[in-house]
Amino acid sequence: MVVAKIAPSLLSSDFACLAQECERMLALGADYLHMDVMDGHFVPNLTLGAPIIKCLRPHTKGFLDCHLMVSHPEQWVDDFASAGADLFCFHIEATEDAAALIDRIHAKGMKAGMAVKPKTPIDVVYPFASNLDQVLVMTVEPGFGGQAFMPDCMQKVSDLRSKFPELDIQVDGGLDTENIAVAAKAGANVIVAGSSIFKAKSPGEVISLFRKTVDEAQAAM
Ligand SMILES: O=C(CO)[C@@H](O)[C@H](O)COP(=O)(O)O
Ligand SMILES: [Fe+2]
Repeated sequence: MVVAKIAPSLLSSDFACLAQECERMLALGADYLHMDVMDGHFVPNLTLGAPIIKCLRPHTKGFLDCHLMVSHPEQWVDDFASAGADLFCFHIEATEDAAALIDRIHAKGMKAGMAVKPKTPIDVVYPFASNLDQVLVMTVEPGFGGQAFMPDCMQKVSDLRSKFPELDIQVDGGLDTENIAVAAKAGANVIVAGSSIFKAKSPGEVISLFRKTVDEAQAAM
């Protein structure tokens, strides 16, 4: 059985006060701080890179869950490691040698995650799963916050969960208080959410509801 980990996506935060936004989320019960790294090439949007992670690191002890939506992720392993990233999650679609990349991430002292876009079949991760700390099943096309959750991706989550009961399975994109139950029942335990947390009247209650829903679904499995 795996436990719930709730990861607010700082993409929906006020970047002008990123450190305070991170601390606010941790105080409200967040487990991870999800940092969306976009290069304007792998995805049609541009956000932040290792220099921002490096500036942020002294201001928070939070777990920096870095989701790299970039071409050639190999290029950034050293920079993210020295910046203080805790987890380096790359897209399988962006690399030619995932096994070597996972080894390099681990050798640099970070946890390794592999992300799959909605149209990528989940079996591509199976050969690597035992060497991964987390698999991210995207539930929107990567690139922007605020998109609608794609329920079709849930079959991939349940297939992955039935093969790997102890794996941290992350879902990312459009998660909210309406669809969390579907994601939890499919077997997701690491929940990324930007809009639904940051736009909520009571973000702490949303975080608590996500955790309760995931932990109850896990207990029932
Ligand atoms: O990776 C991405 C988008 O590509 C996400 O992490 C989003 O930032 C999540 O935001 P919401 O869909 O929850 O608003
Ligand atoms: Fe993300």
